[in-house]
Amino acid sequence: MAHETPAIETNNLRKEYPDTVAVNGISLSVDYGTIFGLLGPNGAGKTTTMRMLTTLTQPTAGTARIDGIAIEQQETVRSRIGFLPENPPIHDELSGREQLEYVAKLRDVPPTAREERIETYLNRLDLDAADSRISTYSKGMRQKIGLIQTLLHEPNVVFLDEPTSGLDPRAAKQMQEIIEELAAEETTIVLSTHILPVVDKLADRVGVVHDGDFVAEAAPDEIKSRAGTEGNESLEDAFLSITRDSRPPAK
Ligand SMILES: Nc1ncnc2c1ncn2[C@@H]1O[C@H](COP(=O)(O)OP(=O)(O)OP(=O)(O)O)[C@@H](O)[C@H]1O
Repeated sequence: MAHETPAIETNNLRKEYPDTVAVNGISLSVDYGTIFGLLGPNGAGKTTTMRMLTTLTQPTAGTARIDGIAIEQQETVRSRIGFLPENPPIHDELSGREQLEYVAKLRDVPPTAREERIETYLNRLDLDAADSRISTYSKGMRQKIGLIQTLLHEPNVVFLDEPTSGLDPRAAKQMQEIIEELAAEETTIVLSTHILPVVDKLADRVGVVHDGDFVAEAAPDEIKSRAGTEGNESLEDAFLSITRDSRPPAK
C-alpha cells in the first residue's frame, strides 16, 4: 500500500526539564514497514523520545507526526499506535485472558475479532497460563501479555521499549518473528533496547542517541562502516565507538 506521509516524522523535537535537555531537537523520518532501532547509552533520551511520540509527554519545542497525524491530536494518534513500555500496565488481579479482553474492549477491537486475535497470540507465544491470575506470572509472561495487548488493535506504528527483557531465548525468538511479520505487513516498529544483537538482526534503520542528540541514523551496516571498525565488527563495537567519540558540541 502506498502512503502519502512517512509513518513517523519529527522536526527539531525537543524536551527540556528544569535541569536537563533530555532531547535536543531530533529530526527524523521513518517509512512504513521499517524496523527502527533506537539506541543510546543510559540517560541518552530514548525513553523521552518514545514518550513524546506516544503522546505521554509534550515536547518543549518542535513537531512530530505519527501515521500522518500531529502528536497534539492525542486521541487519534493513540488509536493508531501501540506502546509497550518497559513495565507494561497490567492488572495483577486479572487473568491474562481477562486483561487482554479488557484492553481489546478499551481499544474498540471489533467483538468478532477479539477472541480470535487473543487466542492466536496466546498460542503463538505459548502462554498456556492465560486463565491464571497475572499476580502469579513471571516477568517473561507479563512481558508477553504486554506485547499482545500492544498489538490487539492492529496499530500502524508500534513502539517497543526493551521488548525482550525477561524473555527466555525461545520467547525472545517468537517475539522477533512477530516483529518481522508486522514489518512485512507495513507496520512500523520502533525498538528501543540495549540488546544490540537483536537490533543488528532486525533493524532496517538505526538511530543512535547520545546526550539528547542523534549522532548517527542509518542502516546497521552503514553505522558499522561509519564507525570505521573495518567490516568484521558488531553493531555493539560500532555503538561503543560512536558514543565514545561523538560528544555533541555544547549548545
Ligand atoms: N521527568 C523527568 N524529569 C527530569 N529529568 C528527566 C525526566 N525524565 C528524563 N529526564 C532526564 O532526561 C535525560 C534522558 O532520559 P531518558 O529516560 O529519556 O533516557 P534513556 O535514553 O531512556 O535512558 P535509559 O537507557 O537509562 O532508559 C536523563 O538525563 C534523565 O535524567
